[in-house]
Amino acid sequence: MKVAVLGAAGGIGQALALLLKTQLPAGSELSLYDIAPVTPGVAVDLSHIPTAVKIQGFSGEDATPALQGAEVILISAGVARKPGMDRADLFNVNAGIVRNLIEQVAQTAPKALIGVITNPVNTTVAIAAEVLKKHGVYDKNRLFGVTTLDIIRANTFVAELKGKQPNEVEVPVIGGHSGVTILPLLSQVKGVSFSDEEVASLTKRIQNAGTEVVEAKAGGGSATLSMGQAAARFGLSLVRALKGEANVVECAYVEGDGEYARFFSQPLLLGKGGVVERRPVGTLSAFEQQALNAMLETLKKDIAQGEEFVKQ
Ligand SMILES: NC(=O)c1ccc[n+]([C@@H]2O[C@H](COP(=O)([O-])OP(=O)(O)OC[C@H]3O[C@@H](n4cnc5c(N)ncnc54)[C@H](O)[C@@H]3O)[C@@H](O)[C@H]2O)c1
Ligand SMILES: O=C(O)C[C@H](O)C(=O)O
Repeated sequence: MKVAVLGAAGGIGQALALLLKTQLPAGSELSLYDIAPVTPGVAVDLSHIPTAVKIQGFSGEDATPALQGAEVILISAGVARKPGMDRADLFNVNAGIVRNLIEQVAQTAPKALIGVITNPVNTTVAIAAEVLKKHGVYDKNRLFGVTTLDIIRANTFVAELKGKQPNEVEVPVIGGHSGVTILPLLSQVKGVSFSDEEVASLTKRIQNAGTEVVEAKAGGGSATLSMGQAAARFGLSLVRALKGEANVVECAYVEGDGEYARFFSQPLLLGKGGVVERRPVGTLSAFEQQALNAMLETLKKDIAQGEEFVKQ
């Protein structure tokens, strides 16, 4: 099993590469790519960790050597937010980066499962889908926007508030990955209940948690370490599903039946071909239903921006 990380020299990329080097199953290959010349050195550094995971690093304009034979590709290449910026402000730079990398994926590893981390995820996933379509290799079961950070944050915050062990809590988070489009389904968390005030403040904190990190880092970037953990969790779930493990379920942002928007994050059963089943979002509270209705205009606009970008 070969896993490629694109953007591997960055804050997320290096954390993710470390976690994959130590957690991928024995016999896996890990391929690191970044435009930055340090990338082969990152691979050499990680290669000294004694695990049975072979690692190689590539840099420069051409990602294809890293993509040859990759079955899982995780993309975090691109710029990150600074205080005062919105994720949408990253579009001008990151749209082109994602388009260029996905073109190379389409040509070199068209059957891979692709996880897009690069922001704005609501839009970059639409760009990736349209580029793959142009190349005649789009499979909506194989392309994911990685929203796992919203889930692990929600688990942490709920566990803190309710005195639970974080690993006992699993909060489904649906919608997209920015502001009001992030919707934690607190009414579905087993074994805990919340007051209306708690639901309102927790929801807001989960929606703004990215900004909380951006402001705390004071111009030094956005979430990298927690995102490395989240991307490792998601990437390892893809690997387990590809290897035939049953009942691997993750929320991620994928093209679905369009009930809410063309792309929507919801619980997914994963298997050898990627998404095996899109699970329903379940019964929502009145608060959640209202928040879902209210996010759709923003989400659809974000998606349309990505679609238009590729058409131009
Ligand atoms: N999906 C999420 O939940 C989530 C969470 C955190 C951050 N992000 C996003 O992930 C992205 C990366 O964040 P980061 O903190 O790792 O940033 P970073 O600046 O630390 O790293 C980005 C890396 O991308 C590389 N890069 C830039 N252009 C490239 C290209 N054309 N080809 C290959 N590599 C290229 C850079 O050299 C750098 O090493 C940002 O867009 C950020 O907003 C998403
Ligand atoms: O907030 C950001 O810009 C990065 C990321 O999307 C996050 O949620 O931390």
